[in-house]
This record gives sequence, C-alpha cells and structure tokens, in this order.
Amino acid sequence: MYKTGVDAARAVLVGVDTGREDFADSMAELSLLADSAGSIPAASVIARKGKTDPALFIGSGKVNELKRVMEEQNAELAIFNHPLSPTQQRNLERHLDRHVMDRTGLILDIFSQRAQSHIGKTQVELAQVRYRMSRLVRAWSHLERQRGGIGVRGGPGETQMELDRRMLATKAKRLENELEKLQRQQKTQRRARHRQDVFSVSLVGYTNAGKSTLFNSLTKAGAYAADQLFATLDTTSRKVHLDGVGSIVVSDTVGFIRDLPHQLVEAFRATLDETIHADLILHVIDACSPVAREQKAEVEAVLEEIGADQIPRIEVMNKIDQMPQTFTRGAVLERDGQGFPSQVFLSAKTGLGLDLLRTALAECSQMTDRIRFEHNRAKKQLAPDEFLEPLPERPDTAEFNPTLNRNYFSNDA
Ligand SMILES: Nc1nc2c(ncn2[C@@H]2O[C@H](COP(=O)(O)OP(=O)(O)OP(=O)(O)O)[C@@H](O)[C@H]2O)c(=O)[nH]1
Ligand SMILES: [Mg+2]
Repeated sequence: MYKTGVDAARAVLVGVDTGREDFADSMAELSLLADSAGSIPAASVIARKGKTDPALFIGSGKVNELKRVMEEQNAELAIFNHPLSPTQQRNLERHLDRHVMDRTGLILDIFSQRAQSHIGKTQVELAQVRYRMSRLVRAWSHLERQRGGIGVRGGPGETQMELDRRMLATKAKRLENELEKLQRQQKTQRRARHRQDVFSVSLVGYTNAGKSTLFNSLTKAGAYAADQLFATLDTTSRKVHLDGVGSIVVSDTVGFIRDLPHQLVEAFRATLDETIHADLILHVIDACSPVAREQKAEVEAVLEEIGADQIPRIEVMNKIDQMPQTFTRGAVLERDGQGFPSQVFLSAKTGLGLDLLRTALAECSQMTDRIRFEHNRAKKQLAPDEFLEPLPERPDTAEFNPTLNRNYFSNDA
C-alpha cells in the first residue's frame, strides 16, 4: 500500500476515456495536481471504455502497457484519474510492482502538505480518516461477497475489519470533537466581527484562478500565491481600507476543483463556513482559461451545495493582462440591470482594474449598510432618526441575513 508522500516521484498518469467531453481537460488537470503534489508527471496512459477488468479497473493488456511505460520512464508511481477501490489498488500494485494512487488520494496528499493552521490540519486528518473508512467498507464488502454471505460471524477477517473500523471511528470522533471546538472559537471571532459591523468579503474560485494574488494586491499581505493547485488551504483574513468607507475584511480561502471528493467538502466545513458568512462573495475566475465556463459552473455548484448561493456575488474576471487584445476591452466594471456591480475585469497581477474593484466593494459595503438599516428599521419600527443606534447582533446563520437579497447584486440580470 502506498504510504509516503508523492514528493519527487516520477509518475505515469492513467485515465479511462469514457467519451466525457471534459476528459482531456481533466487529464491536464491531473497532471497539474501531480505537479502540485511535488511529483513529476512523466507520461500518460489512456484506456478506452469497454475492455476493463473489475479487479484491475483497466484491462490486463493496459496494465501490461502501463508497466512497460513505467519501466521506460523510470516511474515509481501510477496516478489514476478515477476512484479506485482498495482491492483494485492492491491488485494493481502487485501487477506493476510500483505504487498506485487515485485522484482523491492525490488531492488529500496535496492538502496534507499544505495545511498550516491547527484547524486546517485537523480538517485534512479527518478527511483522510473518512477516506480510509469509506474504502475499508468497500474492501471488506468485496471479501464478504466472496464468502458467499453464509452469515458466519467472527472469522479472523471480520475481527480485523471490526478492529480497523473501530480504530478509525474513534479517531474520526476525536477529530470531529476537536473540529467542533475550533469551529466554536471561529464562530466567536465571527460574532465579534459582526458586532463591529465590519463588511466581510470572501474570495472564492477554482484553484489557480488567482485568489491569493488578488488578496495580496488588495491587502498588501504576503499570502502564498503560486502556479500550483491548492496553493492555499487555510483561510486568511485581512483588513482592507477603502477610501470614504473605512475598513472591510477580506478572506482568502481554499480553491475548488471538479469532482471535489465528498469527504473533503464535508471535512472542510469549517473553512467553507467562513464563505457562508460573508456579506459578499468575490468569485475569481481565470478569464483566460479555455475551460473558464466549466470552472465557473463547478464553483457555482459547490456554492450551492454549501448554501452560499444566496450571498451577493461579484464575478472577478481575472488575468486580463494575458488576454489577446481583440478579446478584451481592458479593465471594466459591469453592472446589472439595476445598476449594481456584477462583474469586474482586471488583472490581479499587474493591478490593472484594481481601482474598479475597490469602487465596487465600496459601493456594495455602503449598500449593505443601507439595506441593513432599512431592514432593522422595518423590524423594530424605528423612527428615521433612530436609525443610527447600534445594530442588534446579526444571527450566525446562512438562512437569515438581511443583506442576502440576491437581486441587489444579481449577475443573471
Ligand atoms: N498573468 C496573470 N497571472 C496571474 C494573475 N493572477 C494570478 N496569476 C497567476 O496565477 C497563478 C495562481 O495564482 P494564485 O493567486 O496562487 O491562485 P489561487 O486562486 O490562490 O490558487 P489556489 O490557492 O491554488 O486555489 C500564479 O502563478 C499567479 O501568478 C493575473 O492577473 N495575470
Ligand atoms: Mg491561493
């Protein structure tokens, strides 16, 4: 079983082409992921749908081809672009006499390399334990099928499975408790921020879209930005001063990716919670990417999944410095039918258009204040001159937020 990090390993990537339109993109992305994990993607082996062996995931002829390519390339690791069962992984490792991992395992590896904060590390550990648990079940149910389901209890295999399961379950419980404690602390900090009524903005987007670069240009902070997938794992927040408005808080956060393993979304609840509680989301998009549309859709799906799709949102079309002249009108601030900021075309790297984003942020924060005031006035039936008394603490739920009226910022208009 593959246990150590993939750092510095030469790798051969394996994909099964099932005719999915995004197959080539997802293989290119796997290569970037492998590179981000520190391995060296040396070659790819593509299998066609149809001739597959359930015990090996791909056909035995393909496994032989893979073995040959790995020998030629002097590669120690095969990375599959698909989820493998532990049995398939073991069988493949036996055939190839080399390490094998799947896409989820690779992403988890990157995450464990990147996690810095206590909360980040705990989240990754929990995701790893859950990944192992889900595979444990699959591994043993396979053996149970082999036994023919006679209903015999207490065999040596079952005892081992029970032990493994219990050990992992205990570990998961401990980590869940720890995370709960950390999340409570996070919540207290968030409350304090809300009490001070600081307008909060979350940067979200596909991995490598340029969130950290934008965060750095906006806040002049030294967040780690790199041409790697999942360069950022922990949420970082900084104050940003806007002329005529005062301070707002901007948070940089983990990027999204297609087919994000479910265990990760679950385990990263604490990180994603920061996103749900923002007053405004800046969806950073690599406007130059040939798959910008797909990446955008992927991010929107995750936002919906975590219940953040009701939060006002501005799309930041980033990297316009790389766009061919004929495709760009330069830095632009687009507005929706009601005149509210909906899209900003800019370059986080060169700073072109950053002033437009600042304008949009200032407008939104002022607008949000006004909406909040209106809301509280209606609720408490205050006379107009009582507007300026301190606002009640905002509830800490995604469902209730007076600023969440999507129409105010709708991008669909
Ligand atoms: N040309 C150009 N490159 C950019 C721009 N913004 C970011 N980049 C590059 O894009 C790459 C990714 O940038 P990051 O800021 O790390 O991206 P991220 O969205 O934070 O990525 P993750 O943390 O991995 O999810 C880096 O190589 C940046 O230099 C831009 O406006 N123009
Ligand atoms: Mg980043």
